[in-house]
Amino acid sequence: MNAIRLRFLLIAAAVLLMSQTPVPDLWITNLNYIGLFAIASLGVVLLTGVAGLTSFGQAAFVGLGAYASAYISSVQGISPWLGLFLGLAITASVALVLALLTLRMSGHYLPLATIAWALALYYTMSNMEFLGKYDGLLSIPPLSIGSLALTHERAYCLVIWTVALIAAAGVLRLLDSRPGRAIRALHGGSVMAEAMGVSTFGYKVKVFLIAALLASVSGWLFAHFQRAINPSPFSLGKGIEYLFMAVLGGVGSVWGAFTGATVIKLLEDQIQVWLPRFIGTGNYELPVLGAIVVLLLKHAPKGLWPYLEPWLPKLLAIGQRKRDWEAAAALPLRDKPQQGQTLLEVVEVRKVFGGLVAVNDVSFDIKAGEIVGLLGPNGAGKSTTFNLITGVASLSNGRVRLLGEEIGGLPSRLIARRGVSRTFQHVKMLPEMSVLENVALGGYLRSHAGILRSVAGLARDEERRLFREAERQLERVGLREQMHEPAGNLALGQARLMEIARALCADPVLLLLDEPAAGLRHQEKQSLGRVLRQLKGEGMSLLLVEHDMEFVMDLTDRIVVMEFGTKLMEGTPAEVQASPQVRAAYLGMEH
Ligand SMILES: Nc1ncnc2c1ncn2[C@@H]1O[C@H](COP(=O)(O)OP(=O)(O)OP(=O)(O)O)[C@@H](O)[C@H]1O
Repeated sequence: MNAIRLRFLLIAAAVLLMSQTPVPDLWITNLNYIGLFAIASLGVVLLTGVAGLTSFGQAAFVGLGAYASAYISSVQGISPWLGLFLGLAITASVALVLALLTLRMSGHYLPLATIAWALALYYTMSNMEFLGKYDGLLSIPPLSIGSLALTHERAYCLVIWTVALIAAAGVLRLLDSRPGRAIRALHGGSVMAEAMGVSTFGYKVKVFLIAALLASVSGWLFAHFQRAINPSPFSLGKGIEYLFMAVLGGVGSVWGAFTGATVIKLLEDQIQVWLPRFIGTGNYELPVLGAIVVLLLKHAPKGLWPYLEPWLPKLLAIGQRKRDWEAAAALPLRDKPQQGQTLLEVVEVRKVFGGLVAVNDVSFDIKAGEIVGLLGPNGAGKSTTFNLITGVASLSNGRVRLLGEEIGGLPSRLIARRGVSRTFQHVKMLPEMSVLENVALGGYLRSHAGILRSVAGLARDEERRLFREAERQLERVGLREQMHEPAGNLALGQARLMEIARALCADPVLLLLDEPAAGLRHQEKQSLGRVLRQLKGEGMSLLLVEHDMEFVMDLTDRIVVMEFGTKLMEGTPAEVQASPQVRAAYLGMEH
């Protein structure tokens, strides 16, 4: 049995044991709250920890799930099970509207927007006459399974923890899948994810909905467990607590949600017991809790789980991914252009930043199978030209065509879909994910599994095919030995090779490398040169943006030299090397 299954089994066994043995009722009550909090903070883990979207509004969605079911079951007499679906439907609708309104915001604006709508939802719930205003709703019926009403908290404990463990298993499966890797890629900003073909906005909306639905389920369980609700557990303060749970537990980790929920619940209880003895009555719990959380995070900035995990017995330690893809079928390849066919046409492209013309009507083309270098001193406009071709920057003027089709002005994910893959001047990767998984992200557009298929475990065959391809590409660049290592452990030269493997995993027709030799040591440059020569031998078409003239000389078929945003000359490496103009521009020599 693998370590993850064993962990689940142990938690389930512990909950079962506690609920069936005569431990004090208070323990069971706490266990129930920990389970409920963990379900909601799993959503925060996904949204904030994994996707990097800070939300203070999780409690408001817990409230929507709780009030929807409480209202129709206590006031309308309808089954709480229908209440669950009503709650999910209302939550999904509200979350979708909020997501569309706020998720395009970035920086501080998004967390501020979540505060705004958390307050708005809280005061709406608190002011609705039919929801009992600040007094809330009473006499909420218990959940029942057949004729068995779950009135006892020990029975309820089993339901809460079954839901919590199913939710955790679902989130774990999601994270270890094609859409999961796309969600994880959101954390590093949108440029890399979009270059892999991921619709970053689409995934932000999906993650936001999943987080809200998890909160809604927690609220539904909460309402029928407490049998009475009022707005206070759904306030902004509670939203901050859910964020505390995820961050303190180990934001980004499913196990962190459980750790955080346990620590915060137990801390809250202890604060409630001890605080009045020191400072009398008063509502000081949240400030004291906040201070403790800050102190804990000062010593454990990644949360508690990463510190606890290494202490687990070996049996529960999660090892490297099982290599089960050897026999998987190869992924289909895209049709490639004939050698010599015009692949990329850059026609009088121009980019203006305010008063600065960064790229001034530059034209060149690339034939299939050719390696073209784009050279120039610092600030010449190479990266901007690169960004215009890859869709990261918008064209002020001009055209870019790939195999005769216009791609200028398309978003980068659509350019990637047509077969243009790229690397980055400053390596962009997911450092905590393995090298293999990082490379598999490059195959995003060659695979199709969505969230539901992945969570249901129906995408395993495709995953195996993807990992087979990722391993093949790592072998191609000489990094197979490192495939199970966290990508963050790689030296710069290896990280650049990993980016090339990731780009190759997309089966491109054109590979664009942005200053691949920058910052590399001599030996690393030699390894990179070897890989690029090998790709050249295989007929790969390449555009190499470089600063280092020596590096590109024996690699390229043709070189385009830029200076001050304009094309200075174009020619073979020998012609470029011999050009006094280029030497003057490049080496600062006299004409
Ligand atoms: N987003 C931006 N806003 C304003 N100016 C910019 C922006 N991006 C680039 N520039 C300017 O455009 C010019 C060309 O920059 P670019 O980064 O394309 O040059 P480069 O040849 O790639 O240089 P390097 O080798 O240093 O990366 C520079 O003067 C730069 O300051």
